[in-house]
Amino acid sequence: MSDIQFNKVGRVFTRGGQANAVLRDIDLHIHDKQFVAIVGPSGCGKTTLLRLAAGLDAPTSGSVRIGGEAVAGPGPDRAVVFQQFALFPWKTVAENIAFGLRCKGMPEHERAERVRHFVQLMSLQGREDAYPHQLSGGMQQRVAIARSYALDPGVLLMDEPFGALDAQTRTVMQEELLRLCAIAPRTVLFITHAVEEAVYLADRVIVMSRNGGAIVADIDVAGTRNAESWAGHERIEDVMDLPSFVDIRSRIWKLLREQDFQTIATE
Ligand SMILES: Nc1ncnc2c1ncn2[C@@H]1O[C@H](COP(=O)(O)OP(=O)(O)OP(=O)(O)O)[C@@H](O)[C@H]1O
Repeated sequence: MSDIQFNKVGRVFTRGGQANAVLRDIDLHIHDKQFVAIVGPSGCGKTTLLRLAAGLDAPTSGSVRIGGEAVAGPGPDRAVVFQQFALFPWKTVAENIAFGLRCKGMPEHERAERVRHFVQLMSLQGREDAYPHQLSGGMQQRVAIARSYALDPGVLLMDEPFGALDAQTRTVMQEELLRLCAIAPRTVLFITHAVEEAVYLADRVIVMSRNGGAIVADIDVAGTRNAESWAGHERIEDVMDLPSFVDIRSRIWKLLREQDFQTIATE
């Protein structure tokens, strides 16, 4: 079981003697193998929430649990994929994917087999010996995702993973991630600014508020995706044209826009 539980989580940052409550009383349960996307205005605390699940930061109040265990630091049960691909520039594609497996002490033949499997799954064949600087941004992010998946973590934490990619590459990567998650489901916490991306990928979209880092909406997408057979459409643009998709996207947009108006009204 790799569910993520945020129980009454608060995070206050203090700078220059001033306390800034970034997250307040966040209650969120992400079920095992559920794909949850978080959207919200810039600075609302999305990355802070992800860092707490990753064990890179600790809450000021409340608790974060993965599979029922309190998070006390980073662990092999969680993989993090950031916007910047964070590959080792001096290692090849295959070596980058194998790195964590080697650290885990996996025997070489098993490691080679695992690398081969993920190279194929992420369409990186023929690039095994290339160095990161010889690859496009999209390919580098494929390597980063393959490296995370190869470790077989229960939880994938993705912070704007496609934010640095051009629009076309981003679309291909979204389709690839959806395909990968269908083949090998994981519990995913995915942060994005792009509402369409969230609705296309996630089972559930959480909308956060601009002020005080609270949850303003928890929107079920999986129910509509299944009922309206989105998976029957091969291309992302066909899914995005469906009235059921447009309806969810518009609801989320309205929630985000309302917050903009509230902010302007209180400024
Ligand atoms: N280590 C820190 N010390 C002080 N303040 C911090 C720290 N980390 C984050 N913050 C503040 O917390 C707030 C939320 O930051 P966070 O990066 O979580 O927001 P975000 O929603 O991910 O933003 P964006 O969408 O722009 O990436 C910001 O005001 C930020 O300046």
